[in-house]
Amino acid sequence: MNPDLKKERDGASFDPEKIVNLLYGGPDRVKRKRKLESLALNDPDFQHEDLNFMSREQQYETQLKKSIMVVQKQEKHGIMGPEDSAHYVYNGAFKAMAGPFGLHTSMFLPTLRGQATDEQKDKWLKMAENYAIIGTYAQTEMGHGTFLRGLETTATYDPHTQEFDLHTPTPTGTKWWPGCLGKTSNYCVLMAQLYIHGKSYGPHPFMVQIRSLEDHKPLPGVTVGDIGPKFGYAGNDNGFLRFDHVRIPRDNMLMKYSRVEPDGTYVKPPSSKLAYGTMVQVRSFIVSEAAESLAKAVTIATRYSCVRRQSEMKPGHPEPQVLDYVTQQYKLFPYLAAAYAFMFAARAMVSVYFRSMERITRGDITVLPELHALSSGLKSLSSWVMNAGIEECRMACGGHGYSHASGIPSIYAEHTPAATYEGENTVLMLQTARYLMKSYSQSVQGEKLAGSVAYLAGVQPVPVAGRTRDVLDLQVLIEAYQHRAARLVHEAALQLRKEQQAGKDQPDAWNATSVDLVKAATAHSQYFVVKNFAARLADPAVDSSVRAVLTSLCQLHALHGVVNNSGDFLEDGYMTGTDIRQARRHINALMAKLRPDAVALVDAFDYPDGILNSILGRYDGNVYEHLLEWAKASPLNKTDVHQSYHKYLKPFLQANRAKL
Ligand SMILES: CCCCCCCCCCCCCCCC(=O)SCCNC(=O)CCNC(=O)[C@H](O)C(C)(C)COP(=O)(O)OP(=O)(O)OC[C@H]1O[C@@H](n2cnc3c(N)ncnc32)[C@H](O)[C@@H]1OP(=O)(O)O
Ligand SMILES: Cc1cc2nc3c(=O)[nH]c(=O)nc-3n(C[C@H](O)[C@H](O)[C@H](O)COP(=O)(O)OP(=O)(O)OC[C@H]3O[C@@H](n4cnc5c(N)ncnc54)[C@H](O)[C@@H]3O)c2cc1C
Repeated sequence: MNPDLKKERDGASFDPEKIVNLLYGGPDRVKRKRKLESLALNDPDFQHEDLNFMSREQQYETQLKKSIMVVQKQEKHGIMGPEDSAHYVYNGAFKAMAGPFGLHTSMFLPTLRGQATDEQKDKWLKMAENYAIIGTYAQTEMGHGTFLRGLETTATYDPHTQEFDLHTPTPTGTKWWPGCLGKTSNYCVLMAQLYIHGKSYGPHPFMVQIRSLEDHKPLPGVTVGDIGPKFGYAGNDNGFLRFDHVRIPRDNMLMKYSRVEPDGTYVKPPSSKLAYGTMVQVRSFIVSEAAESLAKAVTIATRYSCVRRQSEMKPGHPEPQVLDYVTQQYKLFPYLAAAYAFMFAARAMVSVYFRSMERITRGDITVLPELHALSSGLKSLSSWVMNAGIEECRMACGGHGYSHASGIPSIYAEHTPAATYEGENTVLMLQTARYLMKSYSQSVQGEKLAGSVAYLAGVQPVPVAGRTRDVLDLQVLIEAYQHRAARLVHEAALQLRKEQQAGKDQPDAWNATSVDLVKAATAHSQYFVVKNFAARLADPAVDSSVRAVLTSLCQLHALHGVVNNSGDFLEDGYMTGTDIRQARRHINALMAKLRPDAVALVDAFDYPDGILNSILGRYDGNVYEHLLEWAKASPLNKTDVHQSYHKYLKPFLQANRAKL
């Protein structure tokens, strides 16, 4: 063990195990988590060369082989349910890297479960759950991802044959991006525009076979392939797909909510947005993905910052650990705090999701708008912060952060698209804003608001100027966030009205106000995260040493947000210049307070080395010797003299020498 890391751990003010239990739901669940992780990490069948040293084709093949073994072993070990899978599959076997069955489990199966009738489930779900067929979720097209009503693929009903005719009328109508489509899937849930008797009914989901179950060749009329290399996701065959008048039976439309009768009568769903249910589910889960990815990057950068010594702080003194530079703390600690904040927000989001789904399943769809607004806002906020945080962690590791040996580039490349997939973040924030504007106007009209928007009912009066307040007090901070969100929603609503009064129609007024609207929706989401973090600490079951350190983190998270967005808090005089100055001082003091606990706080995320997959973030801190060992394994080092030397460099050098 590196002595610096040992000292850090010895000096912590709390036992990290207590936080591990808090984060993962108690000792029994922690035990299960560790068992499943180590089962996957120590399985010789899952060992392979570092993916960073492989070509894309090799990565795909390796991940496919592993995916198949994972399925077989899950059955053998009785691993089931999302929590088990997160530990065994997502973190353990795949280290959160994309695999070619990812869309089958994350979207294809949930869509069948959520959108199919009982008869349709009987027909397909068992096959899909048992991997007799592999599917994906084919929605996005080359021309349209965001604007679903603009999708061009058509499903035209023919009452004579009781079939749908699937067709891609244009190049831009080509399905583009669906994961696992390029080479793996033989089925997909296809989102296509439903046409009956020449009338359009909007996007609907259809179950479509695209490849032969005999030889895996595309079925007649289907063109399908891989879209080529991407920023990350090398192990996933994101694909393209086109149809040339492919016919499928009527009952291949997933008809739990809307139906087409044999004669072509369309039966409306209780809400047309129920067809978008899988996206809402995945958005709710992406908050966990963001929290975890950020936590991993912060773990790596924090441990490394205690091992790394650089420069002279005091002349003649030993080089300090770089984490002793306050600027380094300022890079990392706010993201450490954010990772905790989003871990707790993710748990809250998942429970709101399941509670809401229970009601929706019972036919109560009134909860859908709030669920959509909350999941859209939290997915966007958490993935934005994650992306910025991972990049900050990379820079905080200096040059070595840029090497794949750090593990950070892979985390970044694999999780950056969370800001884009499952709904582009700005677009989703505008969806949250739409709900806020609606709620605000209901409240202005005297309706009582409930749930996450109840606070919009009235913007609190601005306190008398000069009032002193303790900005370290979490209640004061929560009120400040609440005030800021309510005010920004109120002002965006006023601005929207002003634009309309100035002669703009609603869409133009909306567009003109959209920067303010995104700001308001972001503030609303941040308020939720801060309030939820503080509420988690109020639980009397939380151990006092844990509460103390997490309270500091919560204060840091909230204060950092205040300082970073100080204009929002100052603009209407709610906070004063003195408050902001105080906040900055408190941040410095909190960082000093948290410094001795930093390593214990990242240890408490409980990522074993096998999952972190990082030389810099090793638990034992033995970074340098392993860095050299890792580099030696690079394919370019297989021989001392690379064959290209004989082909190119040798004749070039010889010719140059001969000229002299
Ligand atoms: C250990 C950790 C493990 C973690 C593990 C994580 C897994 C992590 C790996 C996943 C891997 C994924 C891989 C990527 C998979 C793809 O990316 S799949 C493709 C995803 N695509 C999208 O998300 C498309 C985004 N676009 C949309 O959702 C919609 O078109 C938009 C943007 C919401 C707009 O829709 P629209 O029909 O134009 O609606 P609009 O006119 O704006 O609104 C109409 C009404 O419907 C409402 N509405 C719109 N959508 C909804 C909805 N979904 N629900 C309810 N109401 C809605 C609006 O709020 C509005 O309400 P009102 O104000 O009228 O009351
Ligand atoms: C790794 C990865 C995996 C994916 N997997 C799948 C999959 O399995 N299945 C699938 O169907 N799709 C998948 N997608 C596609 C993904 O869902 C879309 O890319 C995403 O929904 C964004 O849509 P878009 O590409 O059309 O972006 P665009 O909408 O073209 O976004 C471009 C810009 O326009 C802005 N913009 C667009 N509309 C508005 C608006 N109304 N108001 C303000 N600004 C706007 C956006 O904010 C953005 O800045 C995947 C994408 C990636 C990167």
